[in-house]
Amino acid sequence: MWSLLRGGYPSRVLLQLRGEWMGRRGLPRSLAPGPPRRRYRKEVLSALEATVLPVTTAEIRQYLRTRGIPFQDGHSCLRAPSPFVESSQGKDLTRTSTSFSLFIDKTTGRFLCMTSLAEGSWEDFQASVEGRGDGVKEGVLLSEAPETEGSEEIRRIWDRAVPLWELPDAEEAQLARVMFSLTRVTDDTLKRFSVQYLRPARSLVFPWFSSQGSGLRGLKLLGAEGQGDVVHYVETTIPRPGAYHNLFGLPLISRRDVEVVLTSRELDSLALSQATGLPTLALPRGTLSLPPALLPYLEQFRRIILWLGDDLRSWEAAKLFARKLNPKRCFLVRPGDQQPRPLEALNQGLNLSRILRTALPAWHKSIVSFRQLREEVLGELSNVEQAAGIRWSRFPDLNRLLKGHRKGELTVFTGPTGSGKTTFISEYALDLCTQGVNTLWGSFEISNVRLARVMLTQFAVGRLEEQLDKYDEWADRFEDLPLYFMTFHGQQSIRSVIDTMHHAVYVYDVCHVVIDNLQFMMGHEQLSTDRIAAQDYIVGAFRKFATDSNCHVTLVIHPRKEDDDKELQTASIFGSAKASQEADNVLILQDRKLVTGPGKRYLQVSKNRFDGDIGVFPLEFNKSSLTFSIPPKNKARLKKIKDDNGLVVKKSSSRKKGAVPQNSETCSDL
Ligand SMILES: Nc1ncnc2c1ncn2[C@@H]1O[C@H](COP(=O)(O)OP(=O)(O)OP(=O)(O)O)[C@@H](O)[C@H]1O
Repeated sequence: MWSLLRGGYPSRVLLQLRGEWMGRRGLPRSLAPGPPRRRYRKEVLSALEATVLPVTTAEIRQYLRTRGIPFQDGHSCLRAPSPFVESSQGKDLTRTSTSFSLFIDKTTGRFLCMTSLAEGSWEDFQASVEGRGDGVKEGVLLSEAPETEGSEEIRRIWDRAVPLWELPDAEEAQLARVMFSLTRVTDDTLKRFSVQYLRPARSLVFPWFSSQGSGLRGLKLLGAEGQGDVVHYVETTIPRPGAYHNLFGLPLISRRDVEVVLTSRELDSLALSQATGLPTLALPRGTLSLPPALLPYLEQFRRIILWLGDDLRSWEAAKLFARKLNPKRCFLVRPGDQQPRPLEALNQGLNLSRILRTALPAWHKSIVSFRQLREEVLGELSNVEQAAGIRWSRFPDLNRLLKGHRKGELTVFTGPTGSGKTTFISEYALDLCTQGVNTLWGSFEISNVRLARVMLTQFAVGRLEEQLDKYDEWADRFEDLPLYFMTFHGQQSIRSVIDTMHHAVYVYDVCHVVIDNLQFMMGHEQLSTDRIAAQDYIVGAFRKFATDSNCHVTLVIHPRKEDDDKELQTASIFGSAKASQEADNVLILQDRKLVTGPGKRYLQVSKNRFDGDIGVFPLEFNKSSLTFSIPPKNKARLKKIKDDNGLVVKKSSSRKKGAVPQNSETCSDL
């Protein structure tokens, strides 16, 4: 069955696909570097349905004060004496202890004891302090967690891997160095970081050692595939990505280090360490996420420089991670010609220390001058394609109109009842998610199981009922997607939905939220004026969230009742004009008049704030894969519309059937 991710309240309404339901391999429970974690035993499972309000930093502080527990204010965590450690003073938390080994996340209240490795939610901590709960007393821990997933495999691979310089064949060693661009990285550097090479897989092996020296926790294998002149890297982790929380380089960090450089790849950390001698750590999932479970390990640093890569995506990720780490201590290396990623900088003979000195403070005052913005503007101008966002791989027409999927925007999506809105938006979001866009789904109408079934079918592009032997294979791959679901069903308050979204941004670095649909947050207002006011308020709340959290929100809204034979327009969206005014993009799934055959739909982009291109293109529904593919024959399928006066059906010479919008221009390059 679905397994729920634990944590403070909002995480209780979030779930991610997990091995128990989707595949054979269950994920281990441990979440951070170090030996297998022990979990604080509190009635975790029975409390799943409880609706506890999310905790704030002020509340955490207040609670600790009321209980007389001393604490220190850190960057992302509060530090306090741990109730899970026996000391000479016993377990009296009110006494000042030198070992403030308990880290409490300021945003979620989740705790980690660095000494005993106990961890749990804010409620677990309170229960421990108060000694309440069914006989569960403070300091009662679960016994050692089950063995790490694949520990045997980890050991086997590690035993077979050899240091690069010990390869018997010098030519092979040289080839490996060239493939991984390691020609300037010395044996000594590889030795310090314990990097090895697995000959049969032609992969580098990066170990994950526990921070307390109790052995090997996992591995990352990095393979290199040449594609023309470009080398494409393929990563495999054990345990799988959702549980691989290794800060590569941690064993080399001393307790006295106050500065660190964070990179998004192990190879970059090797280059940086060698060139600058500075402490450096590589994030386990690169620019994809910074799991809060790692924050306690970064608390000791007064200055963190993020040098994540050479593209706009890395820059966006750096800004996002800096928020979590506390922007006041963060400095960001801006991607640019003279500032490529660290390994490349080393290979180009650039001065890495000098590049680090150009790092910009992440902290902005609320008022900025153009001087502070000019570099950002230049970055966007010189990376026009990247600034346009992530491109869909399945919907090239959407790329031509919207140019891409950008953070911080609000997309409103509408279409007639039962026309396939959920089915389309599921594929549209899945497409982005497979490209590393961390996605949170709020499906209030259909259950998560049904939605995941639709998505999995779309992912496999075929009916899985008929190939159950392939189920595990697809499910395993699907499980690794950065995809999360809210467990809400039916009517919900906007407040709890937004709280959950904030939590997901913090914990999982979610950058796309899909809400299907807005009507489920409108309460039971009977009067239409109340309903319209409620909708306006909700749309405003989503707009604000998208902007403040730099997260894209796709909002499904039902249309108002229209004549069956009329096309929908922007004005057909239920409610006042607020939704279309606030939205950056308005998408309409059209059927009825434009339908020329069974299953055919059209997608109309009727608002595009990014560059104004609007238009319509056909979608063809494939019932077995539940996907909307684009008819390959229909060359001149995309029409750009110059205004939003609706669509006029007209025969076109290039298209035997279908609609040609008024004032349209055909994209000749199609
Ligand atoms: N183009 C299509 N042609 C035929 N069937 C379709 C098409 N698109 C979706 N369907 C099927 O129609 C059903 C309803 O689809 P879906 O739930 O996506 O519609 P919806 O617009 O979200 O509905 P609602 O208005 O109730 O929210 C599903 O069983 C889906 O597989």
